Amino acid sequence: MTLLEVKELRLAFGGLLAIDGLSFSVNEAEIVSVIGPNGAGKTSAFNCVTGFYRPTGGEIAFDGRSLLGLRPSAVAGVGISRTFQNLRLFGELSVLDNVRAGSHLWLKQSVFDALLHTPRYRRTERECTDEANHWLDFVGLRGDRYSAARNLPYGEQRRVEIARALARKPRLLLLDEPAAGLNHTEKAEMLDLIRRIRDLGIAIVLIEHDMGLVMQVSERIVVLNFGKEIADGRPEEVRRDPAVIEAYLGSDAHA
Ligand SMILES: Nc1ncnc2c1ncn2[C@@H]1O[C@H](COP(=O)(O)OP(=O)(O)OP(=O)(O)O)[C@@H](O)[C@H]1O
Repeated sequence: MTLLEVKELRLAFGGLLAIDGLSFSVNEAEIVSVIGPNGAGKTSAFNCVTGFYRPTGGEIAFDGRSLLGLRPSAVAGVGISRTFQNLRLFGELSVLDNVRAGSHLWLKQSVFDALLHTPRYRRTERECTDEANHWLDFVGLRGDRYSAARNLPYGEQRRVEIARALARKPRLLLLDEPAAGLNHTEKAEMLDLIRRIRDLGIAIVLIEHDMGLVMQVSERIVVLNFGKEIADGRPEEVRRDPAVIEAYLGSDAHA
């Protein structure tokens, strides 16, 4: 079943067309990668889907419902979580509290409960901590979960960000360059983690420059160049597509 449907998406920054007619869909529990040279419009597309940017034209629907005009928090509420190219953890907060912040999205608490520390407040706070610990185990965090997030090595912080996104209980997860800055072993672990997330029934859209990872993990790949979609297909099709080779390597590649 189609979960996310992007149709004829357009986004202009003044005279610059950052996205010029992008259409793609993502099925439930599918891994789709969006690739393209620097500045092709990949992150802008994520920002449109998640309500950070308002598209100039086109349609974005999730589970049959339009997302246009929704604020980022409302988009998260319908079941779409994301991570950011530049990590956005709360550096001073503990690792555990960063992930607990993700669970608060679905907690049913009132200000009244929080102020008076009602039994319901204590129960839901406990659930929230259990959930956070569960997701930190799931992503394979090795570091101390009670220390400030900024003290963790970079690769571990990436895992925390993914744990926080998962704690929101998404049906679709958008990962913006999750392997950037990771070493060889960490990249292999990231590949395994992405597959395990999909095995939970969560669809994934991945922006990634590491072609080895993209080719191994993706069921489908959408290729952007200067805001235009130049290919959409299975990894083995996209790899051989002359327009894709040209976009990445320039016309010299044919020589
Ligand atoms: N807030 C903004 N204001 C103006 N121009 C922007 C803004 N965000 C992105 N752009 C421009 O839109 C184009 C697409 O940028 P975008 O960041 O989406 O590309 P990308 O494919 O994600 O690149 P990268 O792989 O380098 O992250 C670029 O020309 C960029 O300079």
